[in-house]
Amino acid sequence: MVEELPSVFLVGPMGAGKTTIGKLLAKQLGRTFVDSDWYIESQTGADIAWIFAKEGEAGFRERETRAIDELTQKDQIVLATGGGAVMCAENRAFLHQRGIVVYLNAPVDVQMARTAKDKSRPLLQQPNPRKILQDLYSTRDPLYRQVAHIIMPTGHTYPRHMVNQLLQQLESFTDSTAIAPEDKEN
Ligand SMILES: Nc1ncnc2c1ncn2[C@@H]1O[C@H](COP(=O)(O)OP(=O)(O)OP(=O)(O)O)[C@@H](O)[C@H]1O
Ligand SMILES: O=C(O)C1=C[C@@H](O)[C@@H](O)[C@H](O)C1
Ligand SMILES: [Mg+2]
Repeated sequence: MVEELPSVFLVGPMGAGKTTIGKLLAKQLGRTFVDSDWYIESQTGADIAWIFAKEGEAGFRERETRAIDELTQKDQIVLATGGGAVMCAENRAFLHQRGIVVYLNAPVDVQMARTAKDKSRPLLQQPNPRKILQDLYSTRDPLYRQVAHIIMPTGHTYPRHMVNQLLQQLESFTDSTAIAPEDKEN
């Protein structure tokens, strides 16, 4: 029963589609959508590129941990997290313990194609963004897997189709973790 579904937290690399899928999923579920990157920007009054330039990545990560702690305590939201949120063990614990974590897994080629034109991601403003994406994927893929309850490949599937697949998975996930009828009576 999706009405009983706890908050859903989307994790995965840049360009996996967390913001795109998260918005559509929230609409389907009639829930509030929050994007941790946008939330950090609104709390700071500056965009991510500015935060990285003025405070370095470390400053951004501190803001991110505060945001993830706050947002994972909200009931029944859909949260798209920043691609690097899983690097911090505290964030991983907040995510895994407070909701259903979905890893949107896209291959590096797809990440590359989807992020190429957008200059808003400071980590990719380098001469060789493919190498950066590859290195980040090697480090982070095990962490996304560690924190996830559900893993979904996103490479070549339309966003609407992905959301339908995800809704089915979420439904069977809640059914399988629901309390068995005999336990309910005791
Ligand atoms: N399933 C999909 N099929 C085709 N294009 C997609 C799909 N999902 C996302 N996109 C496109 O890829 C781009 C990046 O998607 P999006 O911003 O949702 O990624 P993200 O995971 O939120 O990245 P970031 O971690 O940098 O915030 C967007 O232009 C979006 O329209
Ligand atoms: O992968 C990352 O480390 C990042 C991803 C984006 O969502 C932003 O959180 C920021 O650009 C850093
Ligand atoms: Mg995003």
